[in-house]
Amino acid sequence: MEVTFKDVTLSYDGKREILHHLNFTIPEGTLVSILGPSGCGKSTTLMMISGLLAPTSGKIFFGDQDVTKKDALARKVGMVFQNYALYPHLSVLENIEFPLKMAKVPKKDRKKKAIELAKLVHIDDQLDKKPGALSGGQQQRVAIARALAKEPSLLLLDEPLSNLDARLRIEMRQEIRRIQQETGVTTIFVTHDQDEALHISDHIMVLNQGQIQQFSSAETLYDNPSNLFVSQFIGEPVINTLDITDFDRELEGHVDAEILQRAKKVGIRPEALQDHDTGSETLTTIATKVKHSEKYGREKNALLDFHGKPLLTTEMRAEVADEQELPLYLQRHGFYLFDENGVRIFGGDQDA
Ligand SMILES: Nc1ncnc2c1ncn2[C@@H]1O[C@H](COP(=O)(O)OP(=O)(O)OP(=O)(O)O)[C@@H](O)[C@H]1O
Repeated sequence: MEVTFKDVTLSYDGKREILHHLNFTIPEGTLVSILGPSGCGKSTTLMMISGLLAPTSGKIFFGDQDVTKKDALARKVGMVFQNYALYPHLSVLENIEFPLKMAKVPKKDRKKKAIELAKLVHIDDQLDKKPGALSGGQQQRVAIARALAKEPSLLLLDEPLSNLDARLRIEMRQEIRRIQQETGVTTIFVTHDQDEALHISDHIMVLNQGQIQQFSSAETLYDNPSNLFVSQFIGEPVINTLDITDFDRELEGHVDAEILQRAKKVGIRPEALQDHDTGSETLTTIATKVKHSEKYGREKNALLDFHGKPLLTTEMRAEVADEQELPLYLQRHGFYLFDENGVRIFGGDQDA
C-alpha cells in the first residue's frame, strides 16, 4: 500500500509542534526506514501512519484513499514493537493464530494460515512452545508472523531489533528483508541505528527535530547528502567537518569563487583524504602533520593536524611517524561545501 503524508503536523499539547509539515510518499511494496536521533519524532510519525495517533493538521492517504480520520483497525496495519508483546500463556501457533481468531476465521483455515506464516518466518519447528521458552530472535519471528496474519496493508516495525544482541540483530535484519521481499508487503521500520537502516531499506527517511532532512536511497544519502546534518549523521567514521575559515588558499582556483564566498562549512569523508596522488580524482593537496596513526584489521587510520584542526583519514598506505609533515590529496568524491543554512552547495552530484 502506498502511503502519502500531505502537510502533516503534530502537536501533543497544542503548544509545541513535534512534527512540522511532513510531506512524503512511501511507494507500494518497498521497505522504508525512518532514521534519526532520539526524540526527533520517528515513533510519532509511525503512530500517525498506523492510525493510533491523529495528525494535528494535514492529511494521510493510503493509495488514493484519505485515511486521516480512520483508526488503526480500519487501516488494517500490522505492527511489531520493541518488546514484541506476545501472549505469554499462548503457544507460538496460538499467538500467530490469535488475530485470525479475533476476526472469526474458522479454526481449520486459521491453523493452516498460521502454519504457513510460521514457515515463512522459520519458526515452524517451535509451534507448541510458549514465548518464554524462545530466544529473543525467535520471539521476534513470532511477532512478525502474528502481524502478518491478517494480511495487513502495511507492516510497521518500531525499533524491533533493539532488544537483541549484536549478532542476532544482523541475522534478524536480513530476515526482515527476506520476509518483506517474499511477501511484498510495504514495510516501515523505525530505527536510530544507521547501520540497520542502510542495510535493510530501499529508501531511508532521515528525520531531525520533526523535519524530513532527506528521503532517498542509502547510496544517495552517503554520496549526495542534501545538508550538513545528513552528511554528519550518515557514515562511519563520521565525516570530518571544518569551517571554511580553517582553509587558507587551498581551495582557491579549484572551487568556483562565488561558491567559496557562500560556503560556511566543509565536509570531508575520511576516505577522501589519500596519501598518494590519484590524478584527476584529486581536487587539491593540503599540508598536514601526523598526530597519530594506527592499523587495525584492514584499516590504516591517521589522525592529522590541519591548521590546528583535527582530520581523520582511513586511507593511509605509507608508513608514517607521529609529528611527520604529510601532504594529503583531497579527493573530489567525498568533499562537500555547505552554506550558512547547512545546504550542500558543492560536491556530490549537483542535481541530486
Ligand atoms: N505522548 C506524548 N506526549 C507528549 N509528548 C510526547 C509524547 N510522545 C512523545 N512525545 C515527545 O515528542 C517528541 C518525539 O518523540 P518520539 O517518541 O516520536 O521520538 P523518537 O524519534 O521516536 O525518539 P526515540 O528514538 O527516543 O524513541 C519528543 O520530544 C517526545 O518527548
